[in-house]
Amino acid sequence: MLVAEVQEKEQLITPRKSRAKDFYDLLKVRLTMVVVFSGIFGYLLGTKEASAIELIALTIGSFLITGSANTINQILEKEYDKMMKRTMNRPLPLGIITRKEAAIYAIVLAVVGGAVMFTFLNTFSTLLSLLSLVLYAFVYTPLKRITPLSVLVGAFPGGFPPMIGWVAATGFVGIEGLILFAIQFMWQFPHFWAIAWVADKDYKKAGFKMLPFNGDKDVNTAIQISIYTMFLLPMGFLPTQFGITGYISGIIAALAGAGFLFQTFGLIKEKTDKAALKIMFSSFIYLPIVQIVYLIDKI
Ligand code: HEM
Ligand SMILES: CC(C)=CCC/C(C)=C/CC/C(C)=C/COP(=O)(O)OP(=O)(O)O
Repeated sequence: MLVAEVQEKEQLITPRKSRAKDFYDLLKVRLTMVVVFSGIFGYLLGTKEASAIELIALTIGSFLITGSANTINQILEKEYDKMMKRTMNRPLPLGIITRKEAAIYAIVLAVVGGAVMFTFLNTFSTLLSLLSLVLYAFVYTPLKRITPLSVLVGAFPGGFPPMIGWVAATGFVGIEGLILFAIQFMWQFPHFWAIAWVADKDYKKAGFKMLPFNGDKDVNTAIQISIYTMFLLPMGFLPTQFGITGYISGIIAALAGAGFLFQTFGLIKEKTDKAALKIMFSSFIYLPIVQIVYLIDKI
């Protein structure tokens, strides 16, 4: 059962509180917190001496900008979210918040978030964050109903946060920033296609085309998930190869990638939702492990 369906059950049991909770829900806080953490990871890896002000600014700025992006995504998908079990209880499909209110909210979040980053960090990281918002909200989101390539497009803003953190710390992207982007970019394919596998019926009902190839829950899709996950093994060693971190983190990242990859073999063999859920949960474990060991083993 997807995370949102568990939340939905809880929501049905507990009566809705004030509308403030609904504005909070528009931010997709758990997803946003992991996005923000990946930005903080990039900053801490890039900085010679972390500044509390810059760390706070990056946390607040990227939280607000990502929250704005998620709010715009829900404004655009209000009618489609109504059709999916996983999303039908969101504030906009339920009519608790109007599109106009959500749009004002999203604009305020983006302006404040951008101002915080521009004031306390640098122009480049601010522009990259706003570019991520535009790509995610206005390119990826509309493409979801047109082509499975939308996932490739969404993986760019989804992969940017650690690179944005690196740019916030150094002012440059460099090969290091690209490596941090590439790992998170690649991670998203197994992460999401596992979710799309489990939620396939829901997605198809709402007209979304999210699974690769012919969009079926078949061995081709399972092999595709495995291939993309396989790339994480050599990519996990890149920070070591380029002198960003030591050997220990490279080995741990490769081992974590092997564990993640092993889960995908289960899906090739069984082709069940249960096997796909194991990949989804492995994705939630892989990213924080790898980003934390890189930080601990930073050169
Ligand atoms: C192409 C890019 C991505 C797509 C299409 C995608 C899609 C999704 C979807 C549909 C869910 C909801 C699962 C549910 O309702 O239970 C989800 C959950 C989640 N995603 Fe992703 N995601 C992407 C990238 C990312 C990135 C970049 C991060 C963080 C670095 C991330 C972190 C999470 C987390 C933490 C959850 C669980 C949220 C919760 O507990 O409510 N995802 N993802
Ligand atoms: C700094 C900044 C703005 C970065 C953007 C980072 C970001 C929002 C990444 C999320 C990536 C993504 C495609 C999530 C799923 O959205 P979805 O619409 O597929 O999820 P849903 O179906 O649950 O609505």
